[in-house]
Amino acid sequence: MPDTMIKICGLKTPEAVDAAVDAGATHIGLVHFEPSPRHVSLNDAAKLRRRVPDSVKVVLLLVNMQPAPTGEALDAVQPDVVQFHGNETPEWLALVKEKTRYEVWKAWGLMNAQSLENVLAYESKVDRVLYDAPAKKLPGGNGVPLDWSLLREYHHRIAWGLAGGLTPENVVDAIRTTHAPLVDASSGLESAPGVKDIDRITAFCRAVREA
Ligand SMILES: O=C(O)c1ccccc1N[C@@H]1O[C@H](COP(=O)(O)O)[C@@H](O)[C@H]1O
Repeated sequence: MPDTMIKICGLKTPEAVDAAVDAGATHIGLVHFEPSPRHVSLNDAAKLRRRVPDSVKVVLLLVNMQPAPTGEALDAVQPDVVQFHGNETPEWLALVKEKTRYEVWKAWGLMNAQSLENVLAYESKVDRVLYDAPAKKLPGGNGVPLDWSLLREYHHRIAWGLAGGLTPENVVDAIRTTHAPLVDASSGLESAPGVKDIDRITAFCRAVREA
């Protein structure tokens, strides 16, 4: 089985970005969503983006943004991937995929077996689905794991990844249960909301490699 890809999300400082890259992250995520404690301005996101070597992909996370500001954000940051983490429609994401050079990911709050079927509306319209726990106060970044058993024997028709409450302590179990090709962690690697803990980033990447 190929190595599990690792996305470390919600990075706000050069130190945290460097730590994720050094620890072996394949993707780093920048959140541009003002209500989030992990929000970065487009200017700061562009600066952080420039620190990242070509071997690591940069994911810009947006939530329910209108088309014009979406274009402005993508032009400013020039990520490799755009992760849509709101109620964006399949039609809108298909248009972004068709008209831009960016990889398009859709976060999906996974509630039950039916919602695994419902996400197929995005098949061929996005490059990857990221399963997260259903939205709470924020649409994501809530540190809540989803029910991994839903994914245990599932035959996936869309490339996918696992998010939601992943930590250095539970990620081995998550990978062994779901066989996720990509794992994504954010709030589980923090000492306070929005403050990444470098040791937890390193421990998370080490745990994924040992799974
Ligand atoms: O991190 C946030 O604040 C956030 C805000 C709005 C949408 C998504 C957000 N985070 C993403 O949610 C998943 C799961 O995060 P967690 O590990 O449970 O904290 C992940 O992709 C985050 O980047």
